[in-house]
Amino acid sequence: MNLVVLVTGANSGIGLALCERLLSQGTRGLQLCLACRNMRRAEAARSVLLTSHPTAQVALLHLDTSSISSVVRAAQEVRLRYDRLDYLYLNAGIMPNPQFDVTAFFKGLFSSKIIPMLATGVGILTQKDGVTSDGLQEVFATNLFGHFLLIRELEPLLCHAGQTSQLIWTSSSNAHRSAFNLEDIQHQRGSQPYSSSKYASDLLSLALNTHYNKQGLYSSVTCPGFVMTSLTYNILPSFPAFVWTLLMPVFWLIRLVTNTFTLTPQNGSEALFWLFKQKPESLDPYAKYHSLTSGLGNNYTQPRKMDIDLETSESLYETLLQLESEVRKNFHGTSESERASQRGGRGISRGMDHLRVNTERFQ
Ligand SMILES: NC(=O)C1=CN([C@@H]2O[C@H](COP(=O)(O)OP(=O)(O)OC[C@H]3O[C@@H](n4cnc5c(N)ncnc54)[C@H](OP(=O)(O)O)[C@@H]3O)[C@@H](O)[C@H]2O)C=CC1
Ligand SMILES: CC(C)=CCC[C@@H](C)[C@H]1CC[C@H]2C3=C(CC[C@]12C)[C@@]1(C)CCC(=O)C[C@@H]1CC3
Repeated sequence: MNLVVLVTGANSGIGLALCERLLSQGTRGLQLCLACRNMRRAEAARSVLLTSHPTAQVALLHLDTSSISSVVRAAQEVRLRYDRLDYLYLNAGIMPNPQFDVTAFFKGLFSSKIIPMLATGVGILTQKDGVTSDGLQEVFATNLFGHFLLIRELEPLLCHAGQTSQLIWTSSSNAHRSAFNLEDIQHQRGSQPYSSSKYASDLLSLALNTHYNKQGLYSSVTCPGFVMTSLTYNILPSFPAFVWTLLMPVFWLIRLVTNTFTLTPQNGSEALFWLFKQKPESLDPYAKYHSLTSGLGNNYTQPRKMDIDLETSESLYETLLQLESEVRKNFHGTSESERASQRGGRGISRGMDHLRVNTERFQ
């Protein structure tokens, strides 16, 4: 069987580590597609993978999940290239302009909340979000909506009679109900867009199971734990690389009390890889599958119930469908010359200006 696996944000961190593991386990005929926004980094990632697996089939796809036109074009390309899609890893993610609350961190260290704080980062992190050229909030567009649109565009490959396909989200322990608001799904008015987008992905995964299981499509949510990647280095940018290295023994000690300090991308990809080997019908739609690493450095996957409910997940799904239909109307309403100039990388904001206006009421 020629399994087709597509991973978004595959050129670094957890996504790249997952690709390495998928190739290492030696599934014959595996076709891996790295979907990345930066083709230079994507080429570099492919070279790394091919160095250790010279005969592997590794394709590249240009995909910027924050851009509607890029998602639509990438999906078109996937439909041309493949006649099936067995696994879609929705992994690309950003946490822009993170602000680390040092006072809250030190207060937390000397309180009873120390373990949950270290495991989730809740209460010590905020972000400053931006707006995409399509007029959407950047974190929402990148982490959630671009992926939602991709799934919808790839429906013909994902929903095939007689075979199952899996959607696997890289969510986070930072996902928190209190950061999410159904009236403001893009988190325009708050300071925790990252947490909101990850909580939204937990809700969306449940809704996707409700609507697509009958068609053989299953969705699951993972949490990689706390992993040292460019995303986390960016949280304390004033720390030079050697300070992080000096902190490693501290982190290993912390791992003795919270197994969520997975630290390496390889450890963090544990649950994503574990799900690859599971029968999707056996998975719990209310569970988040956590990558965990014990004090002795052993990796394992553990399901934990998510704080989500069917009613909220359905409401989010309906709102996303409305936004999708608005976005499609505007995208197809764009003239061919405007779309051509978007393809050339120029005039995106001009071509999508009317969309910005129309999406305002969804923000
Ligand atoms: N590190 C951690 O502790 C945790 C991470 N996560 C999640 O894991 C996922 C992977 O992050 P991680 O490996 O840590 O960090 P990295 O920054 O190493 O990886 C993020 C990947 O997403 C890509 N990406 C970002 N924006 C876009 C976009 N608009 N279109 C396409 N690709 C994009 C990046 O590409 P580029 O190289 O071009 O920037 C990169 O390949 C994210 O969803 C993150 O939220 C969850 C919990 C904990
Ligand atoms: C000693 C010292 C300087 C510790 C630093 C601790 C914090 C920087 C980390 C403690 C828990 C971490 C964490 C994340 C970021 C870094 C911490 C706050 C995430 C929020 C990163 C993104 C996620 O999706 C979840 C992570 C949870 C834990």
